[in-house]
Parts: sequence; structure tokens; C-alpha cells
Amino acid sequence: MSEFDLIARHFWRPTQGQSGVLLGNGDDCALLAPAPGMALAVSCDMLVAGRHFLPDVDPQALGHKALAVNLSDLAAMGARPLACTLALALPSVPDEAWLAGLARGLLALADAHGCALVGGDTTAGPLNLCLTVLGEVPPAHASRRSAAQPGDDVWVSGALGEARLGLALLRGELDLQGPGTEAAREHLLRPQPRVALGLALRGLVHAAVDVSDGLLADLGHILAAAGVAAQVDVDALLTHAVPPAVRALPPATALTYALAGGDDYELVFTADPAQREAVLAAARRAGTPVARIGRIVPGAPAAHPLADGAGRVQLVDGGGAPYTLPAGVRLAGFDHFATIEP
Ligand SMILES: Nc1ncnc2c1ncn2[C@@H]1O[C@H](COP(=O)(O)OP(=O)(O)O)[C@@H](O)[C@H]1O
Ligand SMILES: Cc1ncc(C[n+]2csc(CCOP(=O)(O)OP(=O)(O)O)c2C)c(N)n1
Ligand SMILES: [Mg+2]
Repeated sequence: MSEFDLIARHFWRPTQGQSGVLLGNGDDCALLAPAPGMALAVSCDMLVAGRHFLPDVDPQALGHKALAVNLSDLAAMGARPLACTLALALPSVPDEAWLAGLARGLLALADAHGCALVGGDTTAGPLNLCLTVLGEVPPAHASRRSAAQPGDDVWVSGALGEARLGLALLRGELDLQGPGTEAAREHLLRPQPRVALGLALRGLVHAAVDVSDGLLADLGHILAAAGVAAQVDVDALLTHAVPPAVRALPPATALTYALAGGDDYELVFTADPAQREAVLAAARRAGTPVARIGRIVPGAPAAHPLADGAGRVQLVDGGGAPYTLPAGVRLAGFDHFATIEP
């Protein structure tokens, strides 16, 4: 099979009049036209074999996750997906059934979000998928990390620490069965990007970020970018945003997974307390649970918006007193160049 047969068979789709797409794949460039007054939101994330997924992963799950982690960034910005591109490096003799599965997983999620695959690149090489997503958002409603304000509530969506439990099960670090273990594997392998929540929250939130590296690490990005700090109520977090299967682990493991386990692709966002009811109503409309886990407090400006801001989080208990962590909790989030993993 030639390079072009492969693309034509698995990844080429005629443009079907998707809103915002004037020309899809097959030419030197795709042509996009966001609606008048909308900003184009652009993000890219790469998945590398052995680093982001195990080589024996189900190809359909891999295709799903490669797009999901990208859509998650659009969700964090409050952007509506328009289109994506796929750069793919494949070991030199690609397996037809494997490729078909990959395309099925990716295109099913793309269709579910009205996100057209409008181009890409295909080469031989170590297995690697790099997607770029393009979305649209009214510029005034884009939830920038720098927009958090002292006094804001801190909210999270869904289930934190669950994907890290899934990874532990997959790797055999933990040997558990029973309620919640299947959901944990699913959360790791097929994360559901919170696009509907991001859209429902437009105009209600100040700052938002998606949790890829761990709650403290990613909340820290908001804090550094905004030059603020935060108090996180660990009791509220454990009770309302951490699933029972994670809570049931030994305390140091449960806290490590909840505070620093990555791969959850949930949203962390800040909003004025006057918006509490509106945030809850938006979350109901989106069908996504959210929990209020803390508040933004004043802090010093950071040297750089991408500075490590995790140290700006003060952990407190339900009564507001400093939270005493058990020995052995690891708080540093996932970092590709660090030697220790949460
Ligand atoms: N190689 C690069 N060149 C330019 N910008 C980059 C590069 N890698 C990351 N960035 C930018 O740095 C910021 C942080 O990256 P990252 O932590 O990967 O964000 P995210 O968690 O949203 O994927 C993002 O704005 C991203 O676009
Ligand atoms: C085989 C395997 N090992 C480890 C992990 C854990 N892991 C790998 S990358 C990562 C963080 C997210 O990836 P990154 O490339 O940092 O995404 P970004 O923050 O740029 O969105 C995590 C938690 C995994 N998912 N699979
Ligand atoms: Mg990234």
C-alpha cells in the first residue's frame, strides 16, 4: 500500500459543508472561515508510543484519545471545535486492521463534535500522532489562564485521580478488581473532552485550564499566569471530585492520584462567587458534574506565565485549617523531563 492509498483509504473524507470549513483535505492547505466576530482557537498535542500510551493499546481507543486530549484544550478555552489535522508517523509496514481501528476511533469522536479532519501528514517512523485542533470562540469569552481574580471560586469537573488509577491498573502497579476499576481504565483510555461544559460556561468563568499533568500542576498554570495564589479544600476535593475507587486507596496514594495524577482531561476553572448558581445550571445543561474545591487569593506576579505555580496552592481542610498530608504523597505533576512520576 502506498502512502497515498493509506491516506485515501483511512483518513480522506470529502468536505461535507461543515460550518467554518471551505475546503477540507486533498489540497496544499485546507481553507477555514470562522464565523464573523469569532477568534480562531488553535492548539496541538502529540501522543508518543511508550510515553503517552502502551504499544499494545487498542487502536480505536488511541484514535479517540489523540483527538480527545486536543479537544480538551479547546474546551478549556471555551472554544467550539471546527477542524483538526493529523500528523502521523507509522512503523514502516502499517497493519490495515490497526489503521482502520485508529481512524474509526478518531473520526467517531470528530463527528460527535462536528470537528472535520481537514489535513495532516503521514510518514514512516516511530509511532507518533500529533494533532492540531482549530476552534472558534468569541474573543471576549475565551477563558484565559491569566484572568483568575482574588475572591474567585475554584471549580473542577468530573473525576480526578481516576485516570491515574487506570494507569496503575494497566501497568500492574495495583492489583484491584471491583467497582470503579473499569471506569478508571476507560477514563485513561477514552477520556471525554469537556467541550459541552466549556461552551456552557462561556461568559461565566474567568480562567480555565484542562487537567493533563495533574490538578496542582495545571491549577498552578492559572496561578502563575494570573499572579495569584489559591486555597484548595482537600476534604471538598476528596468528597465531591474524587471517585470512590480512588478514595478507597491508601491515603497517600489517593492524595497523590487526586492532586498530581495526570491524564484526567477534566477542567479546572475560576468564577466569581456571584455566578455559583449559574455555574451549576451550566454544568447541568452540559451533563457534566462540577465541584467547588477552593478559592483564589492574592499572590505575587510570576517571573513568567509558564512558571511552576503549584507551590502557590495552599492545601486546607474543610474547616480552613492547613491540611496535614500523610507521608509519601507526591505533589509534582507529570513533567516529560522529570525523573519521578506522580
Ligand atoms: N515547542 C513549542 N513551541 C512553542 N510553544 C510551545 C511549544 N511547546 C509548548 N508550547 C506552548 O507552551 C504552552 C504550554 O504547553 P503545554 O503544557 O503543552 O500546554 P497544554 O497542557 O495546554 O497542552 C502552550 O501555550 C503551548 O502552546
Ligand atoms: C504508557 C503511559 N505512561 C505514562 C502515562 C502518563 N502520562 C503520560 S503523558 C502525561 C501528561 C499529559 O501529556 P502531555 O504531553 O504533558 O500533555 P499536555 O500537558 O501538553 O496536554 C501523563 C500523565 C501514560 N498516559 N501512559
Ligand atoms: Mg501540550
